[in-house]
Amino acid sequence: MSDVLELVDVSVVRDGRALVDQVSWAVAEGERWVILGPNGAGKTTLLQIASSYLFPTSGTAQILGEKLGSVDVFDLRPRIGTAGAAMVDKLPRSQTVLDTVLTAAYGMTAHWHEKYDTTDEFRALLLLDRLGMAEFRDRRFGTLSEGERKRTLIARALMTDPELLLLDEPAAGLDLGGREDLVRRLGALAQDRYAPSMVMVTHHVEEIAPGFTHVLMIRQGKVLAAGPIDTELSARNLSLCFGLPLTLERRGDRWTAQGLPLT
Ligand SMILES: Nc1ncnc2c1ncn2[C@@H]1O[C@H](COP(=O)(O)OP(=O)(O)OP(=O)(O)O)[C@@H](O)[C@H]1O
Repeated sequence: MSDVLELVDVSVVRDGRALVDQVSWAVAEGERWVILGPNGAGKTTLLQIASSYLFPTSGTAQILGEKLGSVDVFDLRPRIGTAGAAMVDKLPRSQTVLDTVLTAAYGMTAHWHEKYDTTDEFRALLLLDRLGMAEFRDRRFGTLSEGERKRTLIARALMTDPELLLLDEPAAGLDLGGREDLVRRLGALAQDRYAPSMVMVTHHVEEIAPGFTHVLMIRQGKVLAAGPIDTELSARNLSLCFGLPLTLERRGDRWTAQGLPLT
């Protein structure tokens, strides 16, 4: 299996502080990774590198076999699907849901004068259907609820048939039903062998969908644990990561964590 992502000794330094501190991490084709870590740990900064929007201050980053700094990122970016809160501000609120997904085919955020063929439209509708959004195709993006918006963004991220899918807190802000619906859909995607390699940032083990295979835990920019979920996602590692004693329970293929009561 070849690596879709390979970071070697990567640091990102701002104002003399390492936001990401000598991180070495590799994602092989077909793997589904969860990045866990407390607020400010550097999770989004890592995803920005993985999406080629941020270059490391030191170290090397290879994405889909191409070294950052020696590749034209405009060739690389269509091969990477990204869905996160940062994208929401870039998308016109008055655009329909269908166009919001369709415009991704050309690396755009809004309709200009480009022509889409029926194959593009068919694919956009198929993806909306997969995310449970087909009936919203003609709704204005700006009128969607948080959960509907999140599902539209994932459909959009899949539009270019990317080799790597990056999800930044896809379940943040969703109610219990919305979270469970999304986890089910992400689970179906994670267990689809034709789906791209995936990296999902989250704060909560409850949001880890069945089918995710690996976990990267970071704290203060440093890697605390990295490897298969079955061995690395433990109460000990989670407690070290979030800085307080936690219990961790696995029921089937879902996880829950709790803080220990104060004594
Ligand atoms: N351009 C910047 N200049 C200085 N500090 C920055 C810059 N961008 C991010 N930071 C800081 O880097 C740290 C890591 O930020 P990052 O957004 O990667 O964390 P995160 O793990 O995604 O956090 P959260 O869970 O809160 O979203 C934070 O302390 C943040 O304030």
